[in-house]
Amino acid sequence: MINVGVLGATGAVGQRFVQLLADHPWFHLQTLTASERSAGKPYGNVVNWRLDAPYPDNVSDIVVTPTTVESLKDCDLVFSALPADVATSLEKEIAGAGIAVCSNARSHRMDPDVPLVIPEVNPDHLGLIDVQRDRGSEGFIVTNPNCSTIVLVLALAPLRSFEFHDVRAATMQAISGGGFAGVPAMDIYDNVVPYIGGEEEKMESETLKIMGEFNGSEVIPAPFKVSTSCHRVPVIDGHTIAVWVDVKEPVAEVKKAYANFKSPLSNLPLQPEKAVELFDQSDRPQPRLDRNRGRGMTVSVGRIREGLRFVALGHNTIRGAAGASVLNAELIYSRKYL
Ligand SMILES: NC(=O)C1=CN([C@@H]2O[C@H](COP(=O)(O)OP(=O)(O)OC[C@H]3O[C@@H](n4cnc5c(N)ncnc54)[C@H](OP(=O)(O)O)[C@@H]3O)[C@@H](O)[C@H]2O)C=CC1
Ligand SMILES: N[C@@H](CC(=O)OP(=O)(O)O)C(=O)O
Repeated sequence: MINVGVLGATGAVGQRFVQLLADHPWFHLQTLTASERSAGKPYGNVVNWRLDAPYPDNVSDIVVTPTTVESLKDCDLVFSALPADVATSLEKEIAGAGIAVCSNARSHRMDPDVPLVIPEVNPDHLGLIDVQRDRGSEGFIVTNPNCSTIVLVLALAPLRSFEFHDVRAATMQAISGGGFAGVPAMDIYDNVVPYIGGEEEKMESETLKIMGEFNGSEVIPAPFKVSTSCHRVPVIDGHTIAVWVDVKEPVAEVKKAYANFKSPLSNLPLQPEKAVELFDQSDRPQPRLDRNRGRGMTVSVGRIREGLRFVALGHNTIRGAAGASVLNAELIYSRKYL
């Protein structure tokens, strides 16, 4: 078993990590960290469990530690669900101390030597771990993309064999994306907020890095354009995205590409049976009905129409956050980087 810790274990994403790791076949969850506010107390006493999944009792007695390198000395690998301003220097320090970091925070996603990985799309980008290790420390940082980016890229992955140059996307993002304290009820109830700070820029740049080519030392960004508009809607979990792509092939060919899309992964505990599931019903996918497919790891695609136009949906705190990081760690372990 690999000894693991969760940084920011009491937050919206941190709780998802705890849910996914409490009973993991490869990873032993032994350290939970949070802010000084929570440190020193048993997790069961400080966590306000707010997930639609049962609370895992076996973690209650773990005493929450402050988020310092010293408190992680028994971990081989940590999952970071820290606020980005805290993650920026701390994740580097932790990797420098020889510990593997799978981060969900945005801080290092676009660093040239940090892999930004979706296991079904660009597993080869993990080669950047060797580039980081060439600097001397066994530790490294691997990141997963922004939650909306993950849904968009998985929905584009089956189209890779077609030519396209122009991707446009409009998101309808769940309020859990803003964290537990993130979006006031007065802002979101009976409302749509047509702005999520930094989200459009992240979707537009991260997509090109993930779908870019790794040449052994760096990633050359993909040669198409992405233009997005991001909106917060009154949904608890699940980001929905309307997508337009200038694919010229007929709809029937495109549907075939979705139906035949195969994940390159095998035997990873969290990998879903289908990374991308295609719907034929005219009113799907929908967040309440479809976000938990594949234990929250499947991206659903439907309403494929000429143009090419379609709708994609994924669970933002599972496939878009904690689940993405855990799947990355499973891939890292299976490829013997740990
Ligand atoms: N929610 C989502 O869908 C997604 C979130 N992310 C990213 O994941 C990260 C976490 O987001 P989220 O879970 O929503 O945030 P929350 O605000 O819900 O949780 C933040 C966590 O970090 C801890 N924390 C806060 N300040 C400090 C500090 N100074 N030192 C150490 N720990 C601290 C908190 O502990 P305490 O309880 O003690 O305050 C809590 O455990 C962010 O970087 C976010 O951008 C990424 C993709 C999707
Ligand atoms: N911005 C996302 C969540 C998030 O924190 O994204 P990032 O990890 O890219 O900062 C949302 O609001 O739904």
